[in-house]
Amino acid sequence: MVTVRAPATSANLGSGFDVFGLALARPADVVHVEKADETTITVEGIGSQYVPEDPRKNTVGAVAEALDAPASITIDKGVRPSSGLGSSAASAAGAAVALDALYGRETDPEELVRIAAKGEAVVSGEAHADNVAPAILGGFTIATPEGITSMETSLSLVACLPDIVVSTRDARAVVPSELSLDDLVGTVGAAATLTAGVARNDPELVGRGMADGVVTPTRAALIDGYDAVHAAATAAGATGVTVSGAGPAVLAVCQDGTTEAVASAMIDAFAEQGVDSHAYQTIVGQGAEVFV
Ligand SMILES: Nc1ncnc2c1ncn2[C@@H]1O[C@H](COP(=O)(O)OP(=O)(O)O)[C@@H](O)[C@H]1O
Ligand SMILES: N[C@@H](CCOP(=O)(O)O)C(=O)O
Repeated sequence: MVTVRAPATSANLGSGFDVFGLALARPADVVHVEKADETTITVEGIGSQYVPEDPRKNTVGAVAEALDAPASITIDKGVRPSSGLGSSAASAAGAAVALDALYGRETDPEELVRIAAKGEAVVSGEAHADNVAPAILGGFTIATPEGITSMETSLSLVACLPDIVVSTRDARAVVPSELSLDDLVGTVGAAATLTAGVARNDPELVGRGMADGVVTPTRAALIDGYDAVHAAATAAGATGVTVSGAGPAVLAVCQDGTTEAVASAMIDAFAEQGVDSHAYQTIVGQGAEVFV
């Protein structure tokens, strides 16, 4: 048996829609695999009742098929489904790394990212790699059709998950299909600023580079209390706040030493809107790790 821990991830970071991703040190899924004649899937843990065990409907089924690596797979969900924290991607990435190790394939990690992205197509209709890339490679990743760039970085983060559900498929339907030249210039400037901030471990620059007036406002409208949570996190010391992935989680990049205050400000702001939430105080983490 091979067991892999695969982290939650936060995609987009505002200005990097479908491109940027960050691995979170916690929460994580744990994926166990054993060789079998055909693939079967068992799902346990947080929100497991919402995750199909049919291999044609679960992200890990597509990964096992793409790798031609049939297995008995057990997923222990630590990342709540439909969270905006790359729940489906954590399982897909964990399965890709675990099955590769089980069958002794030693596949290039970038190829494993492409294989795990096929799992994402099962749930969102598109093989976007912005969650599976950091879930496999760790750190900050830039996923483009030409390839994946990954960088280590050190940032303090809060990911606040409200007790509401937003499916990635639904949240993709509200994204505008066109943007103006002014918006393009603004997005390029912000994305470049964010990348410089990541390289320098600079939360101020990263926060400034998370600004986005194109995709984020359309997703924020799906999250009850988003504006109040954004304002409260900023007042408590966050340098940048945005929708995590497709939502409903909200990601805050923080000055070191402020995550406790930011987490409690975000929880209180959601509560004032009548929404329960859980806040993960975390840092940028590693990619999927084999630990048994
Ligand atoms: N292994 C899996 N883990 C989590 N969700 C999965 C998995 N396989 C399929 N799904 C389905 O994917 C959807 C959640 O994925 P998605 O909407 O992208 O949310 P998230 O932002 O948490 O990844 C749910 O409908 C869930 O049933
Ligand atoms: N780029 C995708 C990312 C979805 O992330 P998830 O964590 O919500 O699955 C998008 O924004 O649709």
